[in-house]
Amino acid sequence: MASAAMTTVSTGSIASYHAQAGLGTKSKPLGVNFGNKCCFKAFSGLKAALSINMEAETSFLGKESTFALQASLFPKLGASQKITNQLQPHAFQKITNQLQPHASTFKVAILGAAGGIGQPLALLIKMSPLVSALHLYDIANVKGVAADLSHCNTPSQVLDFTGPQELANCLKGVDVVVIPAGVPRKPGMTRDDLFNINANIVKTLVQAVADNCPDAFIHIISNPVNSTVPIAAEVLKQKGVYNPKKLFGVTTLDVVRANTFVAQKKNLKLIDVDVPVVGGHAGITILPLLSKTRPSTTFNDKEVEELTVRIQNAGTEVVEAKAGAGSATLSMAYAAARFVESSLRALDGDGDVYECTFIQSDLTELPFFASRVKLGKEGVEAVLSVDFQGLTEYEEKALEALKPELKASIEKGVAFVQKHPVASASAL
Ligand SMILES: NC(=O)c1ccc[n+]([C@@H]2O[C@H](COP(=O)([O-])OP(=O)(O)OC[C@H]3O[C@@H](n4cnc5c(N)ncnc54)[C@H](O)[C@@H]3O)[C@@H](O)[C@H]2O)c1
Ligand SMILES: O=C(O)C[C@H](O)C(=O)O
Repeated sequence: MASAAMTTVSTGSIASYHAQAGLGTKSKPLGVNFGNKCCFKAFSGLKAALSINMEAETSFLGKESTFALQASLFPKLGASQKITNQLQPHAFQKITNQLQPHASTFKVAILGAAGGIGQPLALLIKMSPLVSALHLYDIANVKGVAADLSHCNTPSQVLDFTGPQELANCLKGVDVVVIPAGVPRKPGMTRDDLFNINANIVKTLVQAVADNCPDAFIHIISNPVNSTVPIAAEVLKQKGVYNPKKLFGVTTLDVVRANTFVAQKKNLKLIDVDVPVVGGHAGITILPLLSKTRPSTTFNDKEVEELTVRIQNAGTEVVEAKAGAGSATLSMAYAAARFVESSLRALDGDGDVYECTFIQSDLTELPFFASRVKLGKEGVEAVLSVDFQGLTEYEEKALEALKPELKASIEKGVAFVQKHPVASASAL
């Protein structure tokens, strides 16, 4: 069994974290200056298209990821070489002709790939130059999704897998498994109302992950995340392959929402805004730490209250607007794709990857807690405690208030697997 030890980075090391990583507000200096545009030769493949120009500011990858990707796509560029938007096409062509596509690529599986989240998520992952194979699994309707997606002229190979008999093959050799399988909310429901159906779906799928790709990063999207992540942990423990550094509850959508709403409210440039969101992923357990917003921003009490409540209820806002047709799918796919891309960059050796995520944690007295972490090749490299220093009175109170609900949800997940234990691999 892998070691459960994880570093919680304290104030001392945070000083260097600030200096090196810029906490997500500034791209790290890679010595490659593309201005706002980035050019991914790997995406294009068309003779006529010298490159696909993407506004870094509108890319789901964000500025940091974009620059990191540029560096990995164009590794031969030295620190002194600058490519700017002023480059003449023929000059750029000359440079790109000498460059190779990225050397390390990864296999990603999506379980629940034919669903509302699964389909747009598959499309976004298909666009990543870091992916060589995309395995799409569902209990139905996944063949068509894969056929459709496979016509996109991006490098990864798309394979479809239908039903439990094909699940093992889907998972073999995979580096990252993303799980959005399960039922979504309808108006009037809480995420916990999904427990009875989704607990078993997650349990079954994670059993297969344990048997077929126990070293993969596991991204849990299925709700209630506050319980499904502890369920996954318990299954992996019972299978003897639990590595807490590689099991993640995807809470990226809370950060994406917080960044959007704060930028709108304070009239800030979207790409610059970064709000850590901690705790869990349901109602009051979602705690945006607005006092830690970057760039440093002041909020009056009314703004703090309004923004916090909006971020906590944003999922319900979408559920009500969809009026029975499901919950957030597009923004979730966008957020999940960002988390996948961050994981792949970490696996690829980028030493500068930070995300908020719900993980096993000793930051608080609760066994699982969402916070900002540093990702590396082996998963969570460090849990960052700096965001918890100097909280406002409002945040301190909200942090204490969320603990009983989060604790109960975690315990419910653990109890579920203890009551319905998994069969060990040797017993199968
Ligand atoms: N973590 C988050 O921030 C977040 C955000 C949005 C939605 N969600 C959750 O994600 C889940 C999926 O939402 P959706 O809108 O995509 O739902 P959906 O119903 O559109 O899609 C779910 C998919 O899962 C598949 N599925 C069901 N049982 C399965 C099984 N045993 N194995 C494999 N696939 C199976 C279904 O066939 C379907 O294609 C829900 O639980 C929802 O609450 C989480
Ligand atoms: O709200 C939901 O049920 C889905 C998801 O958790 C969300 O935050 O949008």
